[in-house]
Amino acid sequence: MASGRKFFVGGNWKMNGDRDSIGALVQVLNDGEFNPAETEVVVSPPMVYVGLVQQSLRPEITVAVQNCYAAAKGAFTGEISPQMALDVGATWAILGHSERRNVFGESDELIARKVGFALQSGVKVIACIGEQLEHREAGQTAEVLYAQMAALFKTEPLELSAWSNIVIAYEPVWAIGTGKTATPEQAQEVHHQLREWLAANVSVQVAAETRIIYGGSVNANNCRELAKQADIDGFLVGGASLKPDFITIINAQS
Ligand SMILES: O=C[C@H](O)COP(=O)(O)O
Repeated sequence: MASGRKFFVGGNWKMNGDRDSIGALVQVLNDGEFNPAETEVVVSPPMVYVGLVQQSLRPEITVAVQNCYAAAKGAFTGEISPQMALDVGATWAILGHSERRNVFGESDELIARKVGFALQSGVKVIACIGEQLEHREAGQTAEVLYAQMAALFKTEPLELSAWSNIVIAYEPVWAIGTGKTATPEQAQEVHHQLREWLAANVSVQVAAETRIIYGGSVNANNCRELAKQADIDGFLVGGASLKPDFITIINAQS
């Protein structure tokens, strides 16, 4: 990547960890070397640990929630709001992750409302999209991703300025947690198509400036080749973000 877009690495801890292991992970992050001027790093603990992590983590690394609802407060048992995320120090939210879509049945429409509301509330968004294996095998990858992009930003049309607070995470579902990474060429092809979609449907400037990151079995061994691709601006990392390998991934482009 050599585009002027700041490299972005997110660690999605999913539903993993306890006070001890999370304390140890924070220590690894606090001791790890990276250049915050070159790379933006965001980690996303399970919600109950967000405050703890935010308080103990070095300030160069920011914190994301893994989900937040499209309302500030109210009778929504089990949910949290963007306002609550901000209140405990989380400034980003991961929305539309494939596990939210496929395990919890979140629709494009619900995800779009959440994205719109989070942005309006001042929470930045890592918006996730990705095709299933059957779509890829049927040659429908671009079509599926374009439909997800259109749906994400249809319900709550965004001001152009809102785009500076969005990172798009392309995560092919077949590559998540499977050890099967997209090849650098496969990922680059899709990232380029997504940038073209942004140019055609939002603006050329937004296409040039928006970070599009890759997720799906990224690890310390494959991150450098992926990071060399022109349209890959970073990663959303699951399993490897729970290990010291995450520091290597943060430094993938340096
Ligand atoms: O949000 C992260 C992705 O789901 C990737 O997870 P993974 O790195 O364990 O494949």
